[in-house]
Amino acid sequence: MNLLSLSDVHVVHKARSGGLFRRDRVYALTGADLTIAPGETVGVVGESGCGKSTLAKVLVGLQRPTLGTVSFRGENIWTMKDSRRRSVIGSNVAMVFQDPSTALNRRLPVRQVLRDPLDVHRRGTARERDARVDDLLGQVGLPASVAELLPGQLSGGQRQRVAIARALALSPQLIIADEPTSALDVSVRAQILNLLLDLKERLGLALVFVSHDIQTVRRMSDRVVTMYLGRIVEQTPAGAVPYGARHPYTRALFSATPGLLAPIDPIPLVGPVPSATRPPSGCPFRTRCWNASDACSESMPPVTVDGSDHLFRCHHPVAGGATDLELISQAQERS
Ligand SMILES: Nc1ncnc2c1ncn2[C@@H]1O[C@H](COP(=O)(O)OP(=O)(O)OP(=O)(O)O)[C@@H](O)[C@H]1O
Repeated sequence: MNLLSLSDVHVVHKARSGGLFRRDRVYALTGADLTIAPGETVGVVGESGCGKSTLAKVLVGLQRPTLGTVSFRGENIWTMKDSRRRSVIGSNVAMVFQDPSTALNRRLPVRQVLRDPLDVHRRGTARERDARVDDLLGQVGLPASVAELLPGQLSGGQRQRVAIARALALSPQLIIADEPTSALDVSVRAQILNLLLDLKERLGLALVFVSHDIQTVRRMSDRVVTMYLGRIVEQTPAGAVPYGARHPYTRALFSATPGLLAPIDPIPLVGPVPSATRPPSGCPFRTRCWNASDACSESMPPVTVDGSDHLFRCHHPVAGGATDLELISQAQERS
């Protein structure tokens, strides 16, 4: 059975001040369907503002959907009593945030930071909780002496290790990591990614890994989810990245990733990403897509299943295995 599943999940926010009209709505997530199986790693990619963090917050129960269902092991978490949801999600799904400097309480020593979830969920005796803190520090490669330090006395990489240790405290089955290395020095990024991969293997965790860095996502993940303007437009098995992707937007995104494909120009797209307060009708990518037709403005395409693990939503998918040069010339012909 899946650990977590989203079915037709929508998140609509009131626009922050600065919206054109006071009643503007932001369509942060639209019609998201996603399943996370035990032990699998799912990467989430897309441009800034496409809804990656919103999806992550929905998965960890921090954001209640406006519409749709979020289920943990088949049970809708938003029809559970608040206390039960906090207990079920709190002990099975944990989040690692982008910036460990703001994610950790700077006034508490590391021991207390790590004891907090154990205290809240009443795990073991006081002595067992202290032993668990030492064990958690060991699991993330930190010496036991770090327990007596304040987060401000640690380097960025050490702080992120503490944040990961806190996420592990209750032995979750799933960790959601939202850009876990983007606030860190380049020199320690690889260490944190390797730590996550190592923990995942050792503890049999499922991992949702949100990142702008498509190269890293491909290396870390079993499946790569592409988002565009609040929609999940494709789920590509990592082994099929990049040339097996079928959605034109996924191919355009991959073509703009240095080092992922042969070193040629990105596939040219027309115009900017539309506003999330006024997404286009039908397929959200149609205003920039070289393959778009009238059908694309009339309806969001249904999901096409291409092999068991490969899903995409497009009326005019690109041919599997098409080269970038072919797609660039198709896009140039239409522009
Ligand atoms: N609380 C909120 N109120 C209003 N709008 C919001 C809120 N949270 C997110 N948004 C908007 O929802 C959309 C999706 O935001 P989200 O943070 O999920 O995107 P993202 O892909 O994670 O972006 P980034 O990569 O820049 O972090 C954006 O247009 C954003 O401005």
